[in-house]
Amino acid sequence: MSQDSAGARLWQALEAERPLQVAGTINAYSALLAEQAGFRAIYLSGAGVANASFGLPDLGMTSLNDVCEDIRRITAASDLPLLVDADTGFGQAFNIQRTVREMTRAGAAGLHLEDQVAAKRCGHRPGKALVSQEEMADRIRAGVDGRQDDKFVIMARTDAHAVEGQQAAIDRACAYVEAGADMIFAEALQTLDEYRQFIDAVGVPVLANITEFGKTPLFTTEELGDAGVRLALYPLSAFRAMSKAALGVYQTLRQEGTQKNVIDRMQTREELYEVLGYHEYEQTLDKLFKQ
Ligand SMILES: C[C@](O)(C(=O)O)[C@H](CC(=O)O)C(=O)O
Ligand SMILES: [Mg+2]
Repeated sequence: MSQDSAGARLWQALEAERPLQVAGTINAYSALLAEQAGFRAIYLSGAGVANASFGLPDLGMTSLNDVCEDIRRITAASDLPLLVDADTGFGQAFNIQRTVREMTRAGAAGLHLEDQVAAKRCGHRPGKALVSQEEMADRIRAGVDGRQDDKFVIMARTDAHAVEGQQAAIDRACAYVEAGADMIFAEALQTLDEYRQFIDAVGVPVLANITEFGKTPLFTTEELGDAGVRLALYPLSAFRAMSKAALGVYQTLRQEGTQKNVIDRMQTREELYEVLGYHEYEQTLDKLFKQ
């Protein structure tokens, strides 16, 4: 593994690919799969922690520790730099500093903080409410001040486009950059031109959240790259697919009393072992316990 910090590795990944595709990985095994598919950076979604680890909706019900546990598991399994959804930061200024430090210690490469009120909602749902621009700028300042590795990425997410409109969202993003944000997460935009306007105004890398069944069209990397977007995020794509596949297998087992008709949808034992490096572990065992 490289000696560079996780944050430094995220900045390197950003240089290596335009836009940098960031794959949502709900757990350690998913991170290994994303690595196998060639991703250079991965993401721990707040919705992913709530939905997949706790069976809860994405409504600000999980804690800092809940997220850190998933960060630790993922970063123990994969060296890919991990960007983490820190929601609204889990409290006020000192809590946000703890969030930055604890997530760094858990192995994260960076996090994003959003300008919603603590009783947050999914960025692509109605009914969002925001804190003032000043309060969010304070959140960013607190996070930046609490950071011990200046390569650790502090990204500001603004949910304002859907609530206050495009210009207010851009003004907020500029204020967050002024407060020290390294990158901007422009949530729930609807056109490439809207991304261009953000990019022209903020002067730091901008992330596009290409989440399915939301407000943002499924723009391709080519379209996003041409517009100047630097990071393309797919927070829950694999989770949605694995959930549908799993439900199909459970239903088939119940209805047909056998898995024979869905076996071709399954990863084989050999494929699983390949992802895990199982045979190397076994060889180590054989070496350690020679008779
Ligand atoms: C990116 C996001 O914050 C997440 O938690 O993954 C969600 C994604 C989603 O609900 O599709 C969001 O955009 O709010
Ligand atoms: Mg989220």
